[in-house]
Amino acid sequence: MNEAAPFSRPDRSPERDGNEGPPAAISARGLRKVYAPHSGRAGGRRGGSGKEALKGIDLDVPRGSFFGLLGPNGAGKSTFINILAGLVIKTEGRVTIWGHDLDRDNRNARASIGIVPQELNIDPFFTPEEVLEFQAGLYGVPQAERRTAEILAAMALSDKAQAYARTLSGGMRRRLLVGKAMVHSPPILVLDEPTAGVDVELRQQLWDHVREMNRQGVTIVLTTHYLEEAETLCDRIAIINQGEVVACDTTPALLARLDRRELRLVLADDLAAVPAALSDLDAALRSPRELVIRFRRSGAGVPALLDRVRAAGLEVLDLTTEEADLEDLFVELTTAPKAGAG
Ligand SMILES: Nc1ncnc2c1ncn2[C@@H]1O[C@H](COP(=O)(O)OP(=O)(O)OP(=O)(O)O)[C@@H](O)[C@H]1O
Repeated sequence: MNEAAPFSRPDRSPERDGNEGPPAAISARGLRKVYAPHSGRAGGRRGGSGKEALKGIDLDVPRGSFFGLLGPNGAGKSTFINILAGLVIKTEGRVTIWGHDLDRDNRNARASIGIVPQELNIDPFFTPEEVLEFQAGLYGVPQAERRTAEILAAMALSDKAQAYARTLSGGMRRRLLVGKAMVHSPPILVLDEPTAGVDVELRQQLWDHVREMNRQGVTIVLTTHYLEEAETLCDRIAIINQGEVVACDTTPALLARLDRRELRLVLADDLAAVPAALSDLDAALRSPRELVIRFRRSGAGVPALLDRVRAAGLEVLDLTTEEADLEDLFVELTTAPKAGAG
């Protein structure tokens, strides 16, 4: 059942280009989207100038990468994906998909990307086989080039080929949607929040499949709220907030920023302000007797900091330290001004 048969490499796959695709699988420059004031989303603002969901973002997804697009609710992730999918019309800016300009060469741009939507909407009376065949027809894939059985096997759905979609579990439907996005063998696969509502075991299976595709050269873009998911899967992560890219780096470089720790000191006496002698530190009073110092693990250690605190004339009654995690970085990047995020 879970034989993760890899996709074979048909003519229409990335290597069709002799591995010489563009350096950026997806490239956006100055991409802006303003939704009209009455464009329908619940809670959409009335009157005024509309909602600016993307504020002129620049983003490159390197060819062959496993790219994570992270952001809180309403950050603009779906808007970005929907522009790629042709479901939302951008207001301004330029997008290329596999080197094809979305405006000037829409057909090739669209043919270069497969998108797995957030919603599990599959016609309940279609079988997986029919779903894939229908999609292949939609993309004009000739009969001789269709890979329905192969895709079903790769998605561990061979034994469900003839079952009504309504009888499939959530995880199976999700895999069917991944298969559906791959019928035209696009070199880029985008997964929009693919693991929402998928249980842990099936999530793992899904990732095994997607990883295998990535190993074979398919560029993967994943949007998620789950930081750990992005951390384990993605080699590059962009963090988007309120329509802006607030960080974009390799996963190790982003993780290196987690070099932060926090030292919390309970003091014997009340303080009105952080002593001038400690003003070069990233220190703040959380209450008159609670001093918090943020520091880099790779820099001065706790003993050196304690020496500084004592030298400033403070008596310490108790102390605790806390490690930062990706969640902290995320909060920091999405609440602080962009500059100085390192
Ligand atoms: N059709 C629409 N009309 C008006 N505003 C919209 C529309 N679609 C999205 N928005 C607004 O644009 C902003 C970005 O929304 P978007 O769905 O792209 O965010 P997201 O990062 O995908 O969030 P989520 O993780 O919740 O899917 C939000 O403020 C949202 O309310």
